Amino acid sequence: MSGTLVLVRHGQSEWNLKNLFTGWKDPDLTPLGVEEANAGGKALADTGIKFDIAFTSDLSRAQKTCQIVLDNVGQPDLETIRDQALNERDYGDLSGLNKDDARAKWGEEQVHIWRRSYDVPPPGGESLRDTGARVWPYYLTDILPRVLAGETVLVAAHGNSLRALVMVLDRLTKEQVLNLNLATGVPMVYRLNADSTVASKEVLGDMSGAH
Ligand SMILES: O=C(O)[C@@H](CO)OP(=O)(O)O
Repeated sequence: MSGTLVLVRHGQSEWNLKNLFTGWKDPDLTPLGVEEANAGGKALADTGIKFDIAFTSDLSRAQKTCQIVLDNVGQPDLETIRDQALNERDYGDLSGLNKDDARAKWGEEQVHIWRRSYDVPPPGGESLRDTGARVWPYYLTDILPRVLAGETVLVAAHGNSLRALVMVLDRLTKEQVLNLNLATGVPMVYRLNADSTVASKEVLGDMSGAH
């Protein structure tokens, strides 16, 4: 057994609430989003976890969520590394569009493919594979070595950058990843083996409402 990796998707953002494609745009958390981040942080605090380092993206909704989690576990000043590699999938031309308007224009199925497929990019944006192509190397070079050294690592990021990581950790196929949805503010606690495979996974909250 080696270390522990905790993944948490940021709490609800203003654009999640307005049902807009967000990508690399930088809206703030809503009051509910702050509450969700606090709930995730409390659930982690209840386990008695202490982190050695935190990673987050270049976007404020993930950074704020990261800080709220760290406040809850009593480590407000923990070293936190911000990197664009962990940013949300770039939604390209869809960024800022309403998701229901997009469904009306292009059809339910096409929009679902853009949102959840492995290798079909939205117009001008990144597919999940493209997102993984920057998340996976960053995980291998910056995050995984710390976990393998026995550290406990927090990663506060985004729906799709975390889907790319969960796809690898949970060994999901291209077909299975279509149905993978991560809830906002719900921590996933992975304990890794020395060979970097997953020894155990615990979800601290309810993922069932995610869509
Ligand atoms: O808009 C986005 O950037 C993402 C995350 O909120 O949306 P989706 O869940 O549709 O991939």
